[in-house]
Amino acid sequence: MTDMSNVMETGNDPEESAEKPALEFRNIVHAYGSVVAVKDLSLSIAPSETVCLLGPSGCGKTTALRVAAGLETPSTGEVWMGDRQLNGGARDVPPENRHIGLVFQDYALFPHMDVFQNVMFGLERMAERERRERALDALSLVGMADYAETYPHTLSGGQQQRVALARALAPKPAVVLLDEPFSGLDARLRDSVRDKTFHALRQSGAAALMVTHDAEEAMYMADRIAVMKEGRLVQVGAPRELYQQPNTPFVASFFGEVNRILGVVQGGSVETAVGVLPAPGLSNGAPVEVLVRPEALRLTPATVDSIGPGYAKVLSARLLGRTSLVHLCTCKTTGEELHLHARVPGSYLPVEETIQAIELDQSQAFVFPGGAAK
Ligand SMILES: Nc1ncnc2c1ncn2[C@@H]1O[C@H](COP(=O)(O)OP(=O)(O)OP(=O)(O)O)[C@@H](O)[C@H]1O
Repeated sequence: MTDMSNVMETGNDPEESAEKPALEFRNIVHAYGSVVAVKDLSLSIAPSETVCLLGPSGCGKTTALRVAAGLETPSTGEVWMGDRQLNGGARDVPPENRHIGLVFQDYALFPHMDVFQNVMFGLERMAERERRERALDALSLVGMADYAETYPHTLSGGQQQRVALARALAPKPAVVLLDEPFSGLDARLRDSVRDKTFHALRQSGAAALMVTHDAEEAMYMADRIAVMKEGRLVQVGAPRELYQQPNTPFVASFFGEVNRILGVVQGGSVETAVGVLPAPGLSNGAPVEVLVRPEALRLTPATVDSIGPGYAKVLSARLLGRTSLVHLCTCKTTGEELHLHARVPGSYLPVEETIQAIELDQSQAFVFPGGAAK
């Protein structure tokens, strides 16, 4: 388990600006009976910022969101919105008074109300004219104004999701919470709804906290990503930072498939079948695991006719569209066979059984201490 002291919030850190965070978790712990779902969560979301909580199923993402919404009372810790403490001691603010917009994966639209009435629903405390204007503005923001008189059951999943987003944004909340909002949509629809949601959130100026288990989705939507594992934050940062500088094998492998090569440090570096990598700060003889993204392996036809470090035989190559996936067999430094995946531009589809020279892009390879060295 990662020590929380290693977890630093970086990139667009709200602490650095004068503005108060739009939403802040302070040392939140939440247990369901003996299951501790969230363990000492501290996280700030700046005004207008989108943060994605990313992690595998059961790591506590939804629980964190429900705590922010006021649907769960944390065992300990505090939730703040700006200067306003939402829970802790006698100060619990009920969900309906938090001024937070909610979008859940099942959209939860009222079936007996048309789209316009659904969006008007959260605006009761206003004059009728203002309510209508707000609802129409919110529907326009998500591109659904033409469907105002339509009933939810006649809409596609993507359209329903956009109405749910309009309903959440109509009261102009400072914070919107989204729980796997695209999970019920098929891949093509998901891309377009995701894009509309991205732009609608930007335009609304609301801060957003979105839960997802899909790393690419998190990178698409988020200014910062907070990676969770077993109830704890393991790394928080801008998408590029997490992708390029993962702090653990867990984070590195969560952002896509990786080739795993075990090795031993010698003289500040580790020699692998695909090249030599620096291993700063690790002592001689230390076992390491090297994680290499398939995109890090560049291939060119080799002039040699046998495999060995730096060379591999093509077992199979499949065109996947923009890229090709190449299954390779090479030798470890010990002489044992090693199976690797390379992802190369789709224009390059090497012939099976040919030998390829491997060039390693070191920026996509990561050395971590540990792993049983062979
Ligand atoms: N109402 C509940 N009662 C008891 N245990 C619960 C309850 N809700 C969640 N849990 C447990 O708490 C842990 C965290 O669950 P949570 O739903 O927050 O995770 P998650 O990361 O959102 O998962 P998923 O992506 O599958 O929704 C899990 O072990 C889960 O089984």
